[in-house]
Amino acid sequence: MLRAISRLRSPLQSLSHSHLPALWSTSLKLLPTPPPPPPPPLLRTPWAAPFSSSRKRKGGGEEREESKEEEDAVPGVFIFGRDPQRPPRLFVVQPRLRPDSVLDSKLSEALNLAKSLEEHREGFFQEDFASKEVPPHTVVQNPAGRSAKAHADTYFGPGTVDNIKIHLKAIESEDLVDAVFVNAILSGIQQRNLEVAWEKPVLDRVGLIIEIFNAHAETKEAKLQSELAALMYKRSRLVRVRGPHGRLTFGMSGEAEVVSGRGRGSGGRGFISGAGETELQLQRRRIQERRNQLLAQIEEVRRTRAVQRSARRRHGGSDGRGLATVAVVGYTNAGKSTLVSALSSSDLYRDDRLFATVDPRLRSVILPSGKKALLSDTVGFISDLPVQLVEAFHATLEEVVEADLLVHVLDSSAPNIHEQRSSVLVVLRQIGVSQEKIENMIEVWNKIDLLNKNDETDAQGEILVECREENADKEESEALKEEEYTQMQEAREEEALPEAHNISASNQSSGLHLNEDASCSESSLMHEGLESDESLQIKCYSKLEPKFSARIEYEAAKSVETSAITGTGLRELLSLIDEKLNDGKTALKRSYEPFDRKWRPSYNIETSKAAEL
Ligand SMILES: Nc1nc2c(ncn2[C@@H]2O[C@H](COP(=O)(O)OP(=O)(O)OP(=O)(O)O)[C@@H](O)[C@H]2O)c(=O)[nH]1
Ligand SMILES: [Mg+2]
Repeated sequence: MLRAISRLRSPLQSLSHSHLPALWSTSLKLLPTPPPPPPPPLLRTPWAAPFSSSRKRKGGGEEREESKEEEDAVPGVFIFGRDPQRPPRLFVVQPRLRPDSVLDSKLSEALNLAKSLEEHREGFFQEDFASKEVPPHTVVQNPAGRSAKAHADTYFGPGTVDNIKIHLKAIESEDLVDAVFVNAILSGIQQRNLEVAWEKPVLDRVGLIIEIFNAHAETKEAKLQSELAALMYKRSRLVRVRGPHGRLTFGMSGEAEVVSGRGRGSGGRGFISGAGETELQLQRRRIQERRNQLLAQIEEVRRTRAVQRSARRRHGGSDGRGLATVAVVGYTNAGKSTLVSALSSSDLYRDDRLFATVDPRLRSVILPSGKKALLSDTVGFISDLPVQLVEAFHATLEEVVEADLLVHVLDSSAPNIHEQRSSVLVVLRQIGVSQEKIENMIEVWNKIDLLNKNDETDAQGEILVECREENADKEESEALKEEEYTQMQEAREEEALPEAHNISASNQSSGLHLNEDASCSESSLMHEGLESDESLQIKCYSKLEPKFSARIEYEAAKSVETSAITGTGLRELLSLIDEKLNDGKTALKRSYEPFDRKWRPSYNIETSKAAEL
């Protein structure tokens, strides 16, 4: 065991152990000469020790004995230098989006992401999510909007950078901020320049999501995969930084170390200087070495999973015959774990934190026909899910690809339910789920109790404006929609956009009524990466009438409404699963050989756009 742990600590990581104290330093230091490997007091060991025995799970007190092997302290890599003993305090910067409803949902997601970054302590998070304070935040001009362009050097314009600096200075005295979270995807250079300007570590959306995965991973499998994702993220961000004495080096943004910018191999002068490996090459090589180690271990995990899957498919059932697996997928926080727990009378960890589940779990369930099936609870998805995570988590995501049936859980109370749905479809396609499986997927509209509650509250006149608008008078709303739709059609005809016309017509005939709001500016949609008029219409519709539109589409899809809390619709869902598993469409293709093809997600922009529709 000790040998296994020591094998995990590459020279690269040993370096990190001794260079973590300052906020600015990161755990993954990329120095030319490794210091002697010290005991790792600063990485995850402080909380790793209690993990080795048993842990209590929140929400029911199920004691779970984990094997020591599984809970091995895989050291992990921090994206930014932080104290693992306490959750970091992040200042959230949200670029403005239009319409306001989109901005609200994005900001709320950003704040939840910022609140979610916290390590477990003996199986628990220290603070209850609901009682956590809302992080300080600001909404700033969006450089990706129509009028302005993202600045190559600092992403935001100089005025915005200065404004944020003033905000930071204002709260500096209270020592409230450890790092700044920008809810956008930044390049390494932009991140580095913003750190210099704000004198704080900066995390972008990708970095924060990977860091949350790192913090929440418990099993060895999840830890290995999150470390790999973090490493890949760091590798893509090796930028030349200036050390404290003004010398240049390569490293993660925020690291300021003194190393030669020249080659280090020969150490000679004149024409032979610079021969050998440059600092950048050296650091890339170290990352590569660690990556290879991680990949080898993940490959082992993957093979074990494939063998187990194969065995389950062959004779996992109580009657000695195959056992079907149903993968429960969906946007993070949609209620997947709660639903799996409710269906299987088990007690999986559930929490309002985003990415509460990083370690996949299987639970068995008896279907109405008496047959047994396995429900697989897995990681949630999110819009702009980092590519590094998708790649690193392929051992886990293969469970989804290989499942016999997919159940897509949607949070019916989410204001941006349509966008969430699209994001999940994009990821499913990215990871290689077949079109056939996607078409056969069951869509579950979960948290229906919250919608019903909203309806009741509305009747009492105490509901939020958004909900009031949504539920006020459906007929009137329908009439308005028709009117707006006709106007839109006319406008489009005038603009001679035959494709859009056709699309609208086809959607209308299938029972979907499109709506376009004047406030749904093209610039905001362009920011979403949408170009066609078709996307524009559908996006506008989904964003401006989120719950209503989702309900229409939901009805069209003939899926099921549930509440994992009250138990509404669970029986119906089980019957639907039973039916799907028994019909001819659900191809229970029993490949008895362990899964062995080289897995690579396809990052096809066309596919992504298709999924958006
Ligand atoms: N009111 C209500 N709350 C629910 C329902 N289902 C889940 N929740 C709550 O929603 C929150 C998220 O639930 P989880 O089951 O952790 O969601 P998840 O999809 O597994 O989330 P991740 O693992 O983070 O991706 C928890 O606080 C649950 O109690 C429901 O049907 N109704
Ligand atoms: Mg979960």
